[in-house]
Amino acid sequence: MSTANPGTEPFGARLRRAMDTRGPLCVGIDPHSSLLAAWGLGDDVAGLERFARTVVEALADRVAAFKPQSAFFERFGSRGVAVLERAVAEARAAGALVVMDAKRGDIGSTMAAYADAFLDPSSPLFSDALTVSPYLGFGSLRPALDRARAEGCGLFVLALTSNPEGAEVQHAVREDGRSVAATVLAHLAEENRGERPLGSFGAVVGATLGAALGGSEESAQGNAHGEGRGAPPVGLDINGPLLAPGIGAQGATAADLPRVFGEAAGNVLPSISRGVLQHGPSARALRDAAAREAEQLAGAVARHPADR
Ligand SMILES: O=c1ccn([C@@H]2O[C@H](COP(=O)(O)O)[C@@H](O)[C@H]2O)c(=O)[nH]1
Repeated sequence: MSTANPGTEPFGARLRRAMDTRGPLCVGIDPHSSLLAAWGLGDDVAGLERFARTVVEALADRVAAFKPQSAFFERFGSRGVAVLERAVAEARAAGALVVMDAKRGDIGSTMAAYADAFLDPSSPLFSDALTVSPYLGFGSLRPALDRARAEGCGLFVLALTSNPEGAEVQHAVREDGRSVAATVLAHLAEENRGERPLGSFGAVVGATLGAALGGSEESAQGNAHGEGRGAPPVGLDINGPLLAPGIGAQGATAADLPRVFGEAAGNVLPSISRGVLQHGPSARALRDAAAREAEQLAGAVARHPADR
């Protein structure tokens, strides 16, 4: 049962509709200095603004979500954050959901301040969802979970990240025999219990993980990148969205998704940054690239008719 403010549709329901009507693609807004240069822009605030605005204007009417990477805006200080604020507002006004990738995580009282920053509708950085880190303990996220629920927002909690270094923490096995990542996922399943059509509390699970999740024979070998070797099986049936970075520049492809996500593939929100952004600055080329990715993803993460 949702406790969102009356009139505020939960994030999970809004995301489900966006993925069903627009397709599941999330495009990351990551203004790397190398991309600014490739687009013929300066590595400065004006270049940042032009980059972000071009991406939003080209794609806001067709992608399910944007995932701005806060770090690339923060590196320009307050003026960069002001560009981020405008990009978020413009994207939301144009009909796209915004998942702020800021990966916040701290003690509970500080998490409440992060919730004020990103999940309070009166904040200039208000976003539909926020990425958070559970590695100060899942319970430390409680203020953000409560605020998100109250405001119809979502969280994406780091569970199995796309980078190979994540395994030493996330695959660590607890005294009860469960991995750290499996514990995070179990908490999320609890938060999403009973929510329809989809809970609002998602996990970040890298598309690069290959066979790491299934506990199949393949997991003894790890994936093509050597990741996931010997990882314990992990349940992705959290009744919530699975934000999947790693396609494109990090080596994963749409074809990896069914193998990584199995029966949970219908809840996957694949996020691609450089793989789309490298086609700019032409709006048409950005749209064409997003359309190509979306077509491949649609087949890879098609929902089973019984889940609709
Ligand atoms: O496990 C994670 C969590 C977040 N990310 C972020 O996603 C994008 C990936 O960019 P690409 O250019 O598509 O590789 C970037 O913002 C990361 O910080 C991730 O890659 N893996």
